[in-house]
Amino acid sequence: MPDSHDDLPIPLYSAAQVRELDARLIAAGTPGFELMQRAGHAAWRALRRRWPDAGALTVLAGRGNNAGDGYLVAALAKRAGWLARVLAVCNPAQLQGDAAKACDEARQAGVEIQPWRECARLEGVLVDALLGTGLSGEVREPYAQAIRQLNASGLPVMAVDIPSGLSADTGRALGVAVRAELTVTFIGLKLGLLTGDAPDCVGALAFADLQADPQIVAGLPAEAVRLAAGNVARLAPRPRSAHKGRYGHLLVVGGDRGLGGAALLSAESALRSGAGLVSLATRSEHVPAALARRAEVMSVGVSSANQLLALMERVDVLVVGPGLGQAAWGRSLLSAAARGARAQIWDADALNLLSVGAASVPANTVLTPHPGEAARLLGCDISAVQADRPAAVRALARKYAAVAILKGAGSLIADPDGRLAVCDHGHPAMAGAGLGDVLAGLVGGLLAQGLPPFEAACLAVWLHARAGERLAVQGRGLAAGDLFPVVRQLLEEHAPCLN
Ligand SMILES: NC(=O)C1=CN([C@@H]2O[C@H](COP(=O)(O)OP(=O)(O)OC[C@H]3O[C@@H](n4cnc5c(N)ncnc54)[C@H](O)[C@@H]3O)[C@@H](O)[C@H]2O)[C@@H](O)CC1
Ligand SMILES: Nc1ncnc2c1ncn2[C@@H]1O[C@H](COP(=O)(O)OP(=O)(O)O)[C@@H](O)[C@H]1O
Ligand SMILES: [K+]
Repeated sequence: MPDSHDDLPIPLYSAAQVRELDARLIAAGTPGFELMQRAGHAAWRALRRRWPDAGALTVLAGRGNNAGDGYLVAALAKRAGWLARVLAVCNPAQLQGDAAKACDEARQAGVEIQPWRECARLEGVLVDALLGTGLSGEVREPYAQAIRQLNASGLPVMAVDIPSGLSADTGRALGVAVRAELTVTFIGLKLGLLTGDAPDCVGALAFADLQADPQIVAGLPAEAVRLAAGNVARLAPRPRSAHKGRYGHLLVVGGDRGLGGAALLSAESALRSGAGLVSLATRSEHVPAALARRAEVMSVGVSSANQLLALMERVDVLVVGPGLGQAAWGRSLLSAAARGARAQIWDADALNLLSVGAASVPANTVLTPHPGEAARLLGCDISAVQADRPAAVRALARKYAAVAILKGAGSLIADPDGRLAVCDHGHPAMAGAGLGDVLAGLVGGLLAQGLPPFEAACLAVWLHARAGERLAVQGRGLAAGDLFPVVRQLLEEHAPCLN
């Protein structure tokens, strides 16, 4: 997703919260129809900015206030001399309240309003005003068919407020959802615009506050926050007298036979994020290769839990799991690690072993599952995790009393205290092996330098995703290790080492 998301607001709301915001604004003196007119104007401005020469639009309208916004866009377009048609999925005679008023306004402007049919002709820019935040349950017919027709048309689509069919709470397509090129959303940014199926449906995202009183908006606590440069933690600058002992000693535990690279990627990632000292406890046979690749990492062969316990005496932070395997070697190292009163990151096979009850999670741990690992931890299907990613990551944080990162497009970070953050950066070029190992090492490196678990997790996810985006301009074939210099550069841009 593009860097331009940086001009979007930080607080993220559920559908119920946005409804509450609407109600508070109306109660404070702005009539609902006035808000709808502002929404119509904002959507029309955004449409014209993106497709200035289109000259024609077709609005697909439903029956709620989202349809009302759409009727007003049609009226504005018609008055500006465009060809403007509305295809009404719901008989306009059944519209009520503000939506009915908006429909009248479109009629008065001379907009052609026709009932939608499966064979209806679509032309110009398509405006999706079928379903908004009032969506409940799976999309029903004939809405589902209208959405499929819209998606198959090959024409540019602008979604009003939210792509129809997408849940504003979870980002899940409820059966089917519009795939828009542009979404203009109003009053409050919805959490469901940033995770789940949203990255494939929302397109470019624009926000219009509809001149809502900022005090009224700020009076409603948000469901989550969007990670941005302004709200992720910063590492403090280093004094000139700095020495490595102040920036933590991190130990990576992993790399069973055939899996040595994962642990090394995590170790290198921690080193490159500025950890003072980095050690690696791995299979003896991986030590020569590890030393050859990164002489700075203190790589040690371990074959028993006691050897690991001895190493743990000297370290502050553990990253456990990359390439750990699930055999006896990995199991015994994980249970030794779990006994250490150290801040820890549990990734990959540490999570798989956790899901079968092979160990319990110590205090101050960050769990970094992808959806498959999350499903095993929660004892459900991957589809259930993806159906409600915010609920899944919150459930993990609660279940294990640990900070949890649910990876994948629209990564989420939950703290057991209730905080929830979403990262809308990242790129599909990051869908490749080893990217998760780099993330685990990065969280560890930031923890080692003194950030608390939730703050370290948020900063790491944000840096990792931004780095992936920067590298993805070169397309596919991103190697996980390519991230190191870019993460380093981004970290320096965000929080310079020297004042
Ligand atoms: N004052 C306000 O409340 C404002 C609302 N605005 C717009 O209003 C929208 C919310 O309006 P509404 O609450 O009327 O909700 P919608 O416009 O989403 O419409 C809800 C209606 O859609 C139908 N529906 C719901 N779930 C369905 C399903 N699964 N399958 C098929 N049909 C389904 C039902 O008839 C339901 O009554 C926002 O998204 C935004 O576009 C804007 O105009 C700004 C101001
Ligand atoms: N399509 C995508 N968009 C954004 N980020 C992605 C995407 N695909 C993968 N990533 C990120 O890349 C990392 C992959 O981690 P993971 O699946 O654990 O890989 P591995 O186990 O091979 O290291 C995660 O941080 C994930 O969020
Ligand atoms: K919509």
